Amino acid sequence: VEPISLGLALAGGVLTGYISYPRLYCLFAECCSPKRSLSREALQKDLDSKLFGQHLAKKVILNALSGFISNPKPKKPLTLSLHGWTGTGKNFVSKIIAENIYEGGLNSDYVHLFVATLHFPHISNITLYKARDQLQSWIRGNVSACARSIFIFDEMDKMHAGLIDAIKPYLDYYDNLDGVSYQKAIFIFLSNAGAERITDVALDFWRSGKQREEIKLKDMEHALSVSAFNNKNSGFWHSSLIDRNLIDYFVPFLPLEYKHLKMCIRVEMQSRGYEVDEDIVSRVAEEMTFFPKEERVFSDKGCKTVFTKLDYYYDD
Ligand SMILES: Nc1ncnc2c1ncn2[C@@H]1O[C@H](COP(=O)(O)OP(=O)(O)OP(=O)(O)O)[C@@H](O)[C@H]1O
Repeated sequence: VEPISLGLALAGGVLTGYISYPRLYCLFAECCSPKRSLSREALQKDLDSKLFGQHLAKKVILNALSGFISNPKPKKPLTLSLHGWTGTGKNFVSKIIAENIYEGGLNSDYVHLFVATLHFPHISNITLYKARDQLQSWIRGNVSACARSIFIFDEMDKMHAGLIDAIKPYLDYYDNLDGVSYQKAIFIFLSNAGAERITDVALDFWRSGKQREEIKLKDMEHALSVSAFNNKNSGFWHSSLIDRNLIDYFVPFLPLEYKHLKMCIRVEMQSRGYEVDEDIVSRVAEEMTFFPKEERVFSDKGCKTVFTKLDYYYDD
């Protein structure tokens, strides 16, 4: 089923149920409550125990989310832009955020994932108008059903400029648009834009013998401001969202090192019900490729493919 029509159908169903029998309904199904809260401690615990090597992302996400959710009257929706190398945890952290707000996490009726290259792979001038319209009514329908809706836009750097333009009004400081208020919604944008610059900073720290944890947000400011968006793919994104200050937080994801891969492998072993075997952990981690070529500091694919490599050792 096409996600946009599915979203709208669900939105309608939820709305009816919610209005007709609010209390009873919420006993049996997940509910969208305007007072939807978030436990800062639980989120912190989750981030600390599950997300490896991302001290900057942890800090920004924790503060941004807990501040936003505890604000009864936000002036605009929360917009987080997550940047970094492949396999460093951007999708993973979006899942953690969703789970901390809605029990169903990514499967919740109030959490919506949009992947431009999947949902609208080929857009011509003729189909753009229709796609824009669909995207806008999808957002409107879902926020009408639940003010605290979460939208995750993956592969933002590959998204058609016309579609980015279409979501802009919803990210802005409007009390309402056509009777719907978007101020409690959460938009999370994921991309690899800026990954090279983030990596350069991390590599500089490594080369000068400093701890990765010493990297401060301000060290990343430049990486995430000008150069990150100075490539032709994300140029429009830059001018339309960033110049207009529609993004509240830029969240850098650092490239992962050998020791982080080992942490990912251990977690996967445990989740498959195996005892952690340090010999296998090291062998799987060593099979990964690292860059730069001479120093071999960062994993090419982050933690992304370690799991399939693990299959080889448990294929009985
Ligand atoms: N920093 C991390 N800490 C713990 N696990 C991680 C981390 N990064 C990645 N992983 C693991 O690797 C998997 C793949 O990572 P994820 O999909 O989040 O990468 P991504 O940054 O979104 O990559 P891409 O840019 O290619 O979409 C996750 O589901 C998670 O299991």
